This record gives sequence, structure tokens and C-alpha cells, in this order.
Amino acid sequence: MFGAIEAGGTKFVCAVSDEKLEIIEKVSIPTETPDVTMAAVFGFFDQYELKSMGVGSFGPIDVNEKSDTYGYITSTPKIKWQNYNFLGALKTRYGVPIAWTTDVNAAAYGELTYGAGKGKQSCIYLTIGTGVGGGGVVNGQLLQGFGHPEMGHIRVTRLEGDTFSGVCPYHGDCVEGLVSGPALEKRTGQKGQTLAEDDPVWKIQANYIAQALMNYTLVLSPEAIILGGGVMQQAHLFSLIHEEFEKVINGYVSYPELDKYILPTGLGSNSGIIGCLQLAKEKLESLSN
Ligand SMILES: Nc1ncnc2c1ncn2[C@@H]1O[C@H](COP(=O)(O)OP(=O)(O)OP(=O)(O)O)[C@@H](O)[C@H]1O
Ligand SMILES: [Zn+2]
Repeated sequence: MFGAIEAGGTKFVCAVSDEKLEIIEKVSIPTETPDVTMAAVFGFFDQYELKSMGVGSFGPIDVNEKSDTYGYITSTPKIKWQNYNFLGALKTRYGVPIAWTTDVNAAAYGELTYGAGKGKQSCIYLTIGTGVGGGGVVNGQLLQGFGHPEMGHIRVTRLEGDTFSGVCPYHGDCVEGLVSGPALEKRTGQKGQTLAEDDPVWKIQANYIAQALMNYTLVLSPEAIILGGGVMQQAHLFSLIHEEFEKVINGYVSYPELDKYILPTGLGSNSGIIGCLQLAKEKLESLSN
């Protein structure tokens, strides 16, 4: 059996699957302190005989195998999780091979293998929710090196007349600071869910997102950019983003047809967990080859 954990800032989704990645059981555990949450995580996985695991975690995390703190959650604003040896705790408990990456890299992997990026060699997955996070796969490999991408924290050009200061505790008006769910709420005084489709804020939102996607396009030239997270439940945002993307990139580089290039997830809210299961499977295969 394969085990998977999609560890998020609000909840940990844990699942086990058979060899064909059919999910046998899946649970959601609130993210509290490591003691409380990990006790529940162990309570779930202890019921099964695991062969390997895949973990996609919120972060920042240490993904550098040469580092002494490989497998740790590092500088998260969640104080109790700072410098927590997440991978170590799982290894000690289960003694099986474990694939370790960011939640968004895992989601990109899930989408590339079975979702909106199926059949491609590369894609980016960007979630726009409580935070903005991006992961990716290039030539079939997860995007990680010394560290991992933090695509939500890049800067974009401010629109004329927009004086909103942004909500990122580190950078103010980085992309996360400008377009995350909490940013939308602070800017408008109401939650994204309750805003009308014709509210002018969506165009601002679409422009900043499009600028970010232009930057990813220019740096990585992925075959698809998949957008998920709470804010992207606003389906009308896709066509606005397409329009703004065309404007900001201004014909400089070519890219696939827009509705096949910047598109919603194929796996809904399961991208991350499926990516983790696939990573668990491949981790085991890589060791037996
Ligand atoms: N339908 C919607 N339209 C607009 N905004 C939404 C919608 N649903 C949720 N949001 C906003 O998205 C945010 C929550 O994001 P999400 O549902 O992706 O959860 P999350 O897992 O906490 O996010 P993250 O991936 O950053 O941890 C909230 O700020 C919420 O107001
Ligand atoms: Zn930031």
C-alpha cells in the first residue's frame, strides 16, 4: 500500500492507496500543533502496511538532500512547526522510503501524471488561496534544487492608481500580497466568495495574476499553467486572465492556445494527494531498479 500526506496550513489530507493508486481511505486532519496533528496522522497510517510514502508539505521546507535539515519545515509563520523534522518523524515511525516535496510540486506532479497536464513533460501548478504558491515539473522532474520555488512571492508592476499596500508579512505587495484570498478580502472588505462577477476588482486581480504567469512563461516556458485554490473557483477569472495575459506579454513569445495553456485543474482538490501517491510509487520503483 502507498501512503500520501498533503500537509497544508489548515489541514493535513492523508490517504492510502493500492498499487494502482486507487484510494482506499482518505482523511482530513486539522493543522494544529505538531504533537496533536502528528498523533492523528500516525493513528491513521498505523492501521496499514505501507510500502512507501509521498509527502507534499506546506513550507518553506528543506528539500536539499545534502542539507542537515533535509525534511524539515523551516521558516513557516506557524511558530510551532518551525524547524520541525517532519520527514524524520515519519521515517522513524514507518521505516519505509518516503518522497518529500512541497504541496504545490506534488500537485503539479499529480496534474502532469493524471490531470490537466497529462501527456506533457512540463507544467506549473499555482494555487491562489489563503496564500499563493507555485510548483512545477520540467522534463518530468520536480522543480527543486538548493531550495524550492516560491512563485507566489515574486513582484509585479503595480497598476496605475492602485495604492493597496498588500498583505504579505514579508513583502507587502508581492503577488501573494496582492491576489491571495485574504488580499482580496482586505482590498474589498468582503470575502472573494461573496463578490459579484462584475466587480471591478476581478480585472485588477486578473492583471496581477497574468503578470505573474507571464514571468513564469518567460523563465520556464512550461507546456501548461494549471490554476487551483479557493480564489480560482471563480471560473470567470480564467477568461479575464487570458485577456490580460495576451495584453501583458504583447506577442513577444509564442505559447499554446490560451484555454489549453492557462487552465483549471483536472483533478479538482485531489491534485496534491494523487501527486503524493504517484511520488510514493515512483520512490519505491526507483529503489528496486
Ligand atoms: N469561491 C471562491 N471565490 C473567491 N475566493 C474564494 C472562494 N473560495 C475560497 N476563497 C478564498 O480562498 C481562500 C481559501 O483558500 P483555499 O480554499 O484554497 O484554502 P487553503 O487550503 O487554506 O489555501 P492555501 O492553499 O493557501 O493553504 C480564502 O481567503 C477564501 O476567501
Ligand atoms: Zn511575499
